[in-house]
Amino acid sequence: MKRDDAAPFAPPFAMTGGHVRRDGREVLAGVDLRVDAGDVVAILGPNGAGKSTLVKALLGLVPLAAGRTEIYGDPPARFRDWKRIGYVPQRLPMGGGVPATVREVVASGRVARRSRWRPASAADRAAVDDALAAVGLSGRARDTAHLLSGGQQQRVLIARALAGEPDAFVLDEPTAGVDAGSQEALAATLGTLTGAGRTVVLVAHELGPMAPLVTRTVELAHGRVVRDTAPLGRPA
Ligand SMILES: Nc1ncnc2c1ncn2[C@@H]1O[C@H](COP(=O)(O)OP(=O)(O)OP(=O)(O)O)[C@@H](O)[C@H]1O
Repeated sequence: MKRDDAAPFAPPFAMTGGHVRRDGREVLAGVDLRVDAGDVVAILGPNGAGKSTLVKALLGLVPLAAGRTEIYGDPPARFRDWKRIGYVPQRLPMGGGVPATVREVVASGRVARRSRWRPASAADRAAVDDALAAVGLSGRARDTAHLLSGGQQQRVLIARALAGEPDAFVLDEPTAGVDAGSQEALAATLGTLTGAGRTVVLVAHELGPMAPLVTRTVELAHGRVVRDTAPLGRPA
């Protein structure tokens, strides 16, 4: 059997009894969370509740002290199909001291899709163009990404995830510090993706214009899920 066929119906994310400790403190304290394909899940909760830690743990970016988590049926360390995942972190990471252009950062979202050592194909370039257009940054492609405003950098990160054409998006506070117009634009982009059946996990303080897209809210407090709700008529 081919490796890819091992768990064809495995959900995008499934955590069971997830614990994370940092500086001797329990930051996630036994989280069970299954995200099914097509879910649009908002992770809510006060500052320090563990929202960012939860999404990083779902992606294997922080290790679990106990419990287990799987991405499409594999533990993060064994998961290989990263082109299926688009992660939008809170901030643009400073890379290697080289000032990357907006286009270069967005194009890096294609890496998991490209064959190694191959130059960018026409499809790669078109995906980058489309992603830049979707976030309204086509005219800024040659600018240095780190010199843009916080809200524009956030849009660069969203475009990077879009360029990879993933099945599941994980967005960590994509609207923090973003003006109302950009929030509306992001909601419209997410609406297109969710309409096409993509899975979205979204960390947010306030949902704002994204609220109508959300199919489920998971509320965290002190590293625990304290509420997990779906709108009326939908099972949680
Ligand atoms: N690298 C780290 N080292 C030590 N403690 C950390 C680290 N990252 C997070 N923490 C702690 O873990 C707790 C949860 O942090 P986390 O960022 O996951 O919360 P959050 O709900 O996303 O908060 P916010 O809304 O402020 O982003 C906080 O008390 C935080 O101080």
